[in-house]
Amino acid sequence: MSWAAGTLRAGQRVSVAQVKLRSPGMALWPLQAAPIWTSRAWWFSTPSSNMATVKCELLKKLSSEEPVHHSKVSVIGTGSVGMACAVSILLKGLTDELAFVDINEDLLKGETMDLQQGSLFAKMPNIICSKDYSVTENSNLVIVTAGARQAKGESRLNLVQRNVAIFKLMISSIVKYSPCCKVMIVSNPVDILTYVAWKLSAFPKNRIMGSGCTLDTARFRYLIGQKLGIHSESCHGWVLGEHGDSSVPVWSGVNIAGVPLKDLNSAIGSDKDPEQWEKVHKDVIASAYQIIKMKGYTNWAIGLSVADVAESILKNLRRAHPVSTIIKGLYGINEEVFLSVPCIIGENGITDLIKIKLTREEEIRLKKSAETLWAVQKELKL
Ligand SMILES: NC(=O)C1=CN([C@@H]2O[C@H](COP(=O)(O)OP(=O)(O)OC[C@H]3O[C@@H](n4cnc5c(N)ncnc54)[C@H](O)[C@@H]3O)[C@@H](O)[C@H]2O)C=CC1
Ligand SMILES: CC(=O)C(=O)O
Repeated sequence: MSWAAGTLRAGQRVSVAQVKLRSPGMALWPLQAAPIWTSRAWWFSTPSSNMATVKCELLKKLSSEEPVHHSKVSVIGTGSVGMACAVSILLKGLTDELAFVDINEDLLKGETMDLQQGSLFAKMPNIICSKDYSVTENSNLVIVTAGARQAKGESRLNLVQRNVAIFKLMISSIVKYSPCCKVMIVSNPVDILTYVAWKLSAFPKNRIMGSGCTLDTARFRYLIGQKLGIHSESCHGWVLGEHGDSSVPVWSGVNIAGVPLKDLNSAIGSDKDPEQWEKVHKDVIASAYQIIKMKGYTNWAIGLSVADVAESILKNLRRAHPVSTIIKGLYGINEEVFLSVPCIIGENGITDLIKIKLTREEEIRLKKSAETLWAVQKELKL
């Protein structure tokens, strides 16, 4: 079919190569698959030179357009978490091209079309999708949310075997098409899968991170805020270590407007605390289990947390985030485990770790998390 000769029917499939060849002056239609699938025939319909159309009558071509992408983001996995990440990123206006990959083709196309049709309200860039990873080519940031999720009452660590198998195929494809990208792992168990992705990708450690305790920290700050009647943005504090069950709340650093809560209650966070602030952290840990019991999954708070880190990368903000990174050499940990510590994040990914001062008890808890993760990791066959 010649580019000038006619129109694609809705639902017709063409290859990426065909479209690139046939439409030299046009950006690729956002809903592509390999082969490309389109629901909108008009986008492709370009008239032959002697055929008058509204488009020809309306527009005079001044220059040919090749797509230029500065901040392409790809999301692998269009389930509840992937779509929450995507919407949060779109509403912040962080990207000029968003690509989706999923093995469930109906879900992939359905979510893509649905989001595309909201373009009017989100000043949306190109949104494209395919089962084939070529759609992710030249991403600046790839967010991985694909894989199994916890059933009611199931632990995150229980997912490891199923998700490692998925990662073996997925990571090589991401690297093939975006060898210079930053990768953020969200799939669980996130700390172990970030290690797996680091090993499989052979990426430098600055370009691979796990969403880690960004969610736990957001929950912690929200719940402190609820207790004090102050917005979480003004409640400063960090949850570090493993995302989830063995996470470590750093009570020594919790402050409001620079006032450490420990100065007001020296037992804060301990079992001797008459106010029982430790319950805030217990509730952080219980949150995922509670929400999964009620709605089957968690997605909104993680989507917003991921978008916050993505903003630091895509705008080179150099803000501190509690993401999962290789922690070997810190706090007496000698194994290649990934745990969350405050990291400075910008366009090169993680550039620095903050050497946060932990109490003896906090350090012991962090080491225990590292031992738990290493016990699982050392059995993995990658
Ligand atoms: N790190 C964190 O703080 C959080 C992590 N999660 C984790 O995120 C992951 C995703 O959760 P949901 O979106 O709720 O699950 P979901 O089941 O809704 O979505 C997962 C998607 O991955 C796709 N998928 C499976 N294998 C694939 C493959 N080989 N290639 C491409 N796509 C594939 C599935 O088709 C599905 O659409 C889970 O592992 C979950 O535990 C969830 C919430 C918070
Ligand atoms: C599912 C999960 O990891 C969370 O909501 O914390």
